[in-house]
Amino acid sequence: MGGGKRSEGKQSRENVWESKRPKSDSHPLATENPAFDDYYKGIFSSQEWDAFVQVLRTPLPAAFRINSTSRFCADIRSQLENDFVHSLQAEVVQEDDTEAIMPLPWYPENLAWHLKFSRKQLRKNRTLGRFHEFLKLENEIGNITRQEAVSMVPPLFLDVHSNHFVLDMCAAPGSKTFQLLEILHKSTKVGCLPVGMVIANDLDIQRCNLLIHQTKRMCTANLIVTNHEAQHFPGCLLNRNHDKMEQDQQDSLLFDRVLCDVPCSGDGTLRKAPDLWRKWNTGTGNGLHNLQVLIAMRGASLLKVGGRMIYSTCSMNPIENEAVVAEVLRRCGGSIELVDVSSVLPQLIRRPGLKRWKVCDKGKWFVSCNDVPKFSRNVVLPSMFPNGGSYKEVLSNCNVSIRDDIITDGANKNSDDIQAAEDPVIHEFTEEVSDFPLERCMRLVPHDQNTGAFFIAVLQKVSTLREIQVNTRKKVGKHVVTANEGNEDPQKLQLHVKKWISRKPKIPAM
Ligand SMILES: C[S@@+](CC[C@H](N)C(=O)[O-])C[C@H]1O[C@@H](n2cnc3c(N)ncnc32)[C@H](O)[C@@H]1O
Repeated sequence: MGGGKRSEGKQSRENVWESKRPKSDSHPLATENPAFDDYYKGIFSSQEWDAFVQVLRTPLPAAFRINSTSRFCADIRSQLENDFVHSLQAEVVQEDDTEAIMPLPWYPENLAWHLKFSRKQLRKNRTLGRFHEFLKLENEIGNITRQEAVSMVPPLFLDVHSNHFVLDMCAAPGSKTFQLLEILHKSTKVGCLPVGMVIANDLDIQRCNLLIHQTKRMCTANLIVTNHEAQHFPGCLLNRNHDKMEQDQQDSLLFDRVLCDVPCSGDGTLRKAPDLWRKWNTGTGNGLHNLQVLIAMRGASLLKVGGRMIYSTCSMNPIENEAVVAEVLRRCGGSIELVDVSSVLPQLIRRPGLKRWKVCDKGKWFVSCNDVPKFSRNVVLPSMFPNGGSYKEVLSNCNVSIRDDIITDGANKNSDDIQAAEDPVIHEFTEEVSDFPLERCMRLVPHDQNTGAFFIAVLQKVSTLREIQVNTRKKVGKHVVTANEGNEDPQKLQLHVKKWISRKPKIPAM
């Protein structure tokens, strides 16, 4: 397991150690954005604001994990603890008394390490050259994996056992898949293969290649890589002779563990991708919210009762985080619960999830979906608000007349619109607070432990899903198939699968 000979690493075509960086250093990237400040000043207090943005403007310290299944694991850890800890400290002129390299206190068995230096400093500083070469080589042959510290957290909360079937829905480039495989193999007796497996899926075929390249560094037979839209991840029958069997004798594949590390705006990675400062706007997070809900819902429907699912993003935006989790809880009607993991990994500094937030679209803030004019409703969805609901429902539940047709951006105004827009605001909407225990979600923020930012929610399925009405349409060849994503009635699920199979025989096998 975990790489071959330690000295035979060749430079690969896709060296994940090298980051995409700007071609020239002559134009330093802007590290401010008024829209970002306006947005996050509502989330971080004024007392901590300066600390927050100051940390965001400093490069992210490099971090890496030792592959726990590598036969060189103990050697490498000992080399770090007994050699590099001292030599790096002595070699590098210290501006302050922080340690040059240290284990992440919350990661089990001193297997994850954090450097005082960024990857750029490592590359540029000659005195760090030997260490940089060591990291590159060990990474190349699978004995270590370079990975942002906070990105290592979600698999630690998934509680994977060696016999588990795990679905990693948005898996590329594969750092968490690698971690999941490690956990799967680690809990197996020496000389035995685990009974469980990981299905690692990603929509992007090129990123799937990267995922394969990454995971090939670990010699495992317990991985399947698939290339689907996660929100339409196909149901799968377990019995090969399904045509001959009665439908009620067929089992569909459900997973013990699901990881939904969804596509997100990624503003938690600002320190390592500073070009995000320039691009940041509220539209990105708002535009991803619905996809994130659909992916998490598909994950929930593919999860076994009693199984655990992690929903995570590298974004700080509540629309991509708490709002998605709240919507999943709402749609699942009690079948999915948020797990309280406050006593797990106590050394990991985390903040509780938010219970209240506002929604912003093009500089305009909304505290409730009652507040949203009609022309913004295709962008600002009810599920983005702490109380969710739907426009129709909300309108019929409250005795207010909402002037949907007020147009404030200057387009298509008629005289009534202009009159309406000039009238004083007739309704003040109060800020909503979610009823769900969203404080059980975890927010990891950059200025708490000098990292990037991450959001993690641990969910458990307590009963089959019943109250979901998420109809999605998928194009298969010339046909549009409507699949009720939440419908877990095995017979109906199998019917859908059969329809799919009969309509398009070349659906990729899982
Ligand atoms: C945050 S990254 C995942 C990082 C990965 N879990 C890791 O730890 O290395 C999100 C991934 O989602 C993929 N993606 C985007 N839309 C998707 C979709 N609809 N279905 C599946 N994957 C999707 C992207 O290609 C990207 O690789």
